[in-house]
Amino acid sequence: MLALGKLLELTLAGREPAQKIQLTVDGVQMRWLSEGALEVRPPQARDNGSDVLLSSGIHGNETAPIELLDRLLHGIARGEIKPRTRILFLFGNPEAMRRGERFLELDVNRLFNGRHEKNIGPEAMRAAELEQLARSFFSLPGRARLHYDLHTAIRGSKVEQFALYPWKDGRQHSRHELARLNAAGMEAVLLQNKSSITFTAFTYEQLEAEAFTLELGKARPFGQNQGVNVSRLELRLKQIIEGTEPETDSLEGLKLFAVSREVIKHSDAFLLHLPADVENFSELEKGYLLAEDVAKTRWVIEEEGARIIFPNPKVKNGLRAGILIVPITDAGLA
Ligand SMILES: O=C(O)CCC(=O)N[C@@H](CCC(=O)O)C(=O)O
Ligand SMILES: [Zn+2]
Repeated sequence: MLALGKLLELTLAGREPAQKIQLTVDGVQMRWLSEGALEVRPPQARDNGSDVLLSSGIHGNETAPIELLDRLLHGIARGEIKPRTRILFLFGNPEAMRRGERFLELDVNRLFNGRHEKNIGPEAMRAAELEQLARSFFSLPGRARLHYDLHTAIRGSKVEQFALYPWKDGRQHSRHELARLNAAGMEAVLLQNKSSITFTAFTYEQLEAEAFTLELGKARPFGQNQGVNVSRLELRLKQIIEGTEPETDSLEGLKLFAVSREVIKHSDAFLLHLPADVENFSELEKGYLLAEDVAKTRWVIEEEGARIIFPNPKVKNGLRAGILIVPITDAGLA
């Protein structure tokens, strides 16, 4: 296999390849751009006009998505997968991947849309670099732009695989993209309703990409992801890359949710009244006291059908310690 097909090995070893550009047997160009960053270009005659950004390892301990991108890249490098799209592969936080940790000092996925400028250190610099790599990749006019940022979650979930769809004022969520996610095995999509500081919020809000954070199961170390079934997503990604994706507009079975409230931790006095092993999408009854914080702040459930995702009282002050979501219908989609 071509050396650049081993982007994951290079990244984990902290090595720069001697040869930065290589061609596969069927004329696909692979170009190493920076640590954990590789661009794939199909031969011009085969290019279908789509640009696809696939990222993982934004959180270094979320290894199933890293292994999935590694398999796709191997397939391309061996000439088994024949791309018709341009692709940018990104491993988000290489040092955290090497250490098997979510992050070192700062969560990279809270440093986009201007936040890296207000912080210092390697993770702020990496977020700035990721923004630059994405901006440059999505700079060609007239092409379709898609970004999937792949994650696994800290805890188990009543809904195993789901997507988060960012928000931008004046832009409607796309029914077609939701159908695509449904076909890729996502069981639910959470529609955001305000601007955010995640990687997909940046590519959606600033680079006009269709962009999604995909949650694929529970985070485990490398080689221990047998319980995370990514086969439907993997198939769909191959089809997107090869331009052979079957048309679909079915939302059958796909559950839709809207964000009702983000629970923000304001101080060290923050208390979250949930068991440590609570699963994502657990339902919370009206009247339930979810959290308390400084100055008698209380988070009481007022919503019908409320569920909690990503509860985490250990986040830094000022960051989200959970999201309260409510079920919605597909009315209002573009
Ligand atoms: O399990 C958790 O608490 C977090 C899992 C995770 O990393 N999720 C992403 C979601 C990003 C988004 O809101 O689009 C994150 O928290 O960064
Ligand atoms: Zn993550």
